[in-house]
Amino acid sequence: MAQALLRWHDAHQFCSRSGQPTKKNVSGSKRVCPSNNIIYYPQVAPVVITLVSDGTRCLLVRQSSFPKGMYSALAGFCDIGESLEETVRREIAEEVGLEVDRLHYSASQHWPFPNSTLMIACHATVKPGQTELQVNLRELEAAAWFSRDEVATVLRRNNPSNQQQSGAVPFWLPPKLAIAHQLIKEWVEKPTCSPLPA
Ligand SMILES: NC(=O)C1=CN([C@@H]2O[C@H](COP(=O)(O)OP(=O)(O)OC[C@H]3O[C@@H](n4cnc5c(N)ncnc54)[C@H](O)[C@@H]3O)[C@@H](O)[C@H]2O)C=CC1
Repeated sequence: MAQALLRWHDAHQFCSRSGQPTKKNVSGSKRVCPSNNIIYYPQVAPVVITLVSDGTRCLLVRQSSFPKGMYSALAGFCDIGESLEETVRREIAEEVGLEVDRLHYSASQHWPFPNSTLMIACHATVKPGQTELQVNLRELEAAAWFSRDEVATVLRRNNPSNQQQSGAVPFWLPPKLAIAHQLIKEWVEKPTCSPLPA
């Protein structure tokens, strides 16, 4: 959090209107341009992260930039003018070609890597029978459905010491501090979780 704020200050040293140096206030909550009094506040970009399920399986994806073997839920930045629900529907359609049937909010998290984002975590379902994936290979390296048992096994072994004891696992999940991990764990632990119509 502190590092994210320091990075924002470092990247906003000059006023975009006057080109003059901006000044940080005492608490570090904003910067002001002395020549025109424009105030700059630290920015947080909203990102939705969604775990899609077809009722019995969940969809996990990987990008080529992920550490080797790691799969996660689908994430995407909100575009200007979109509601969170619209972002979820657009991202899922764009990245894996699925239509969201039901959607519900789970939790949120500030994520400072590489810049400040507000992660908004949701569960979504698609209709059974409408689960065929059209993976957008410009955005994703892979996407696949996994059963609750498969994900539960990987979650149990999802730390390096357990992996050494129990041999290789087919894939692994984000660490506990990431909201993606909490979202996946919630799905595994709450099989009755039933999202509302979006
Ligand atoms: N805490 C968690 O559990 C997780 C956090 N994340 C975070 O969510 C964010 C988004 O994830 P991905 O889409 O996978 O990231 P990404 O970094 O692959 O971004 C995708 C694309 O969005 C565009 N973009 C970058 N910054 C933007 C902004 N401020 N507004 C609009 N578009 C922007 C860029 O064209 C970029 O190529 C990343 O910051 C990532 O670190 C992602 C997954 C899990």
